[in-house]
Amino acid sequence: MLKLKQVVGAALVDSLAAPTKMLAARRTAPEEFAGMWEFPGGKVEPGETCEEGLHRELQEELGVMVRLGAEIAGPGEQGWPLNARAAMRVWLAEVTDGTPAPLEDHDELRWVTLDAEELHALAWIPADLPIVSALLEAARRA
Ligand SMILES: Nc1nc2c([nH]c(=O)n2[C@H]2C[C@H](O)[C@@H](COP(=O)(O)OP(=O)(O)OP(=O)(O)O)O2)c(=O)[nH]1
Repeated sequence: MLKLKQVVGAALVDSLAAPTKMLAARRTAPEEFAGMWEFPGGKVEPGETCEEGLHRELQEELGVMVRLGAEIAGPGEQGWPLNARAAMRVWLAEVTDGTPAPLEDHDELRWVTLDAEELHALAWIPADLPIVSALLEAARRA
């Protein structure tokens, strides 16, 4: 079977030990996703592990260094299905250096309380909705 394009994303929380907020990012492109909220991240490049790709993307997009926590595991080996060609693995993460800024790909970043009502009030990329639900479940157990 052909492998799906591997995307990685971060559920960047205020604290891995006691998470109360998560950083949502609003995309600027492409047109079909512009204005929608997502997990910061991107495509893994050849020769990178998923974790390496995620650290790189967060440095490029937000200007931060992070510590990764647990993976929010999806239903497949490549994580959560995004579309017919791509799937995304998502990790909890916390900032270890820097302050997140919308340097690339986003026009707004927002710390949102880990609460179903607050998170679901944002217009997420539709494929992200099951991940948001799984994140809320993980936060409840943390
Ligand atoms: N980063 C991210 N991408 C998502 C999410 N949900 C979702 O469907 N996607 C899709 C949008 C894109 O088609 C793909 C990720 O591509 P990207 O444009 O973020 O990747 P990239 O930064 O490496 O950009 P590029 O090299 O293609 O310019 O996954 C999400 O929560 N975060």
